[in-house]
Amino acid sequence: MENILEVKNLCKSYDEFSLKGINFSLEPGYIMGFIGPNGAGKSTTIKAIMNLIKTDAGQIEIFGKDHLKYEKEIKEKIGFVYDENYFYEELTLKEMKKIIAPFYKNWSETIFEKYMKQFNLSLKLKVKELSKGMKMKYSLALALSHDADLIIMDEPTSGLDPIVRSELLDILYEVIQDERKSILFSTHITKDLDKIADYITFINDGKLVFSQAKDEIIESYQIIKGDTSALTENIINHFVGLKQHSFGFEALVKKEIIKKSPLKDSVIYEIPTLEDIMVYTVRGKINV
Ligand SMILES: Nc1ncnc2c1ncn2[C@@H]1O[C@H](COP(=O)(O)OP(=O)(O)OP(=O)(O)O)[C@@H](O)[C@H]1O
Repeated sequence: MENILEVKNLCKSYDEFSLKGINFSLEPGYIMGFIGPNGAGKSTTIKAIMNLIKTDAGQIEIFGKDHLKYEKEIKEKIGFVYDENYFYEELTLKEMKKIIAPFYKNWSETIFEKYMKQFNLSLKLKVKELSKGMKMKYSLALALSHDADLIIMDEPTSGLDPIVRSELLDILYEVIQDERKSILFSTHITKDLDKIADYITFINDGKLVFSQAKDEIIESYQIIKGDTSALTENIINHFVGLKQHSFGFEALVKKEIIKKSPLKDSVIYEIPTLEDIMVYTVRGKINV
């Protein structure tokens, strides 16, 4: 199936940071979580996809087309939701909508009204009267009302309470049910992705760590716990990450590695969460 989004060898350098050849792709009908610690390059990648910054190298295709050559046509079909406020504070939601809607050929008043009702948002409210969660819902209602096939969200759940977050995740899940739309969703809150993501793209310090099906990722790692006396330098070298404490050690390892390790029968095994995988990969081997 044709990819909805394909990022190939994306490079962008700032004075103190660079994106180093990022590659990933997303098929229709899926949610991709885009994770990485602060400063990993998530927003920079998203800005490059949205053509908000000039890149140094690489190619981005959206709906199978070059995102620069076909920018106008492509943007008709993208719903972009991000944290920074791009609305006029003094306008009502109805007035703000009137400014945004004409930019889109496929704008549907019926869909907009449906989401405003579902999200419990009154058109009479002023932008400045909205809470963070309400603003996020309003952004999403706008993004969904022009029949976008790719929804790109930069940290949509940050700063939202667990109830609004959970509501938002349910909505996103509902959106992809027609198997035509896809969502790229950057976040630090990996718990949200445990719930709804099909694929995870993980970047760290501008480099791609992996871009893979979530279940495959979880399957390929293992948390192990055991007695520190069993550790040797050679064993530790094969760990992705290690934490030592007074009672023993805890480590993240690749399953294929632990199967061959002398430790294999002497440790306790646990299934890692996405958070474990992210934290151990970024922090590496502490207290070693
Ligand atoms: N316009 C810019 N000029 C110089 N450096 C920049 C610019 N924009 C971003 N950076 C740097 O690029 C790096 C990556 O930033 P980016 O916002 O992409 O990270 P992020 O993964 O989205 O982080 P966070 O989770 O904190 O939002 C940071 O070190 C940041 O300081």
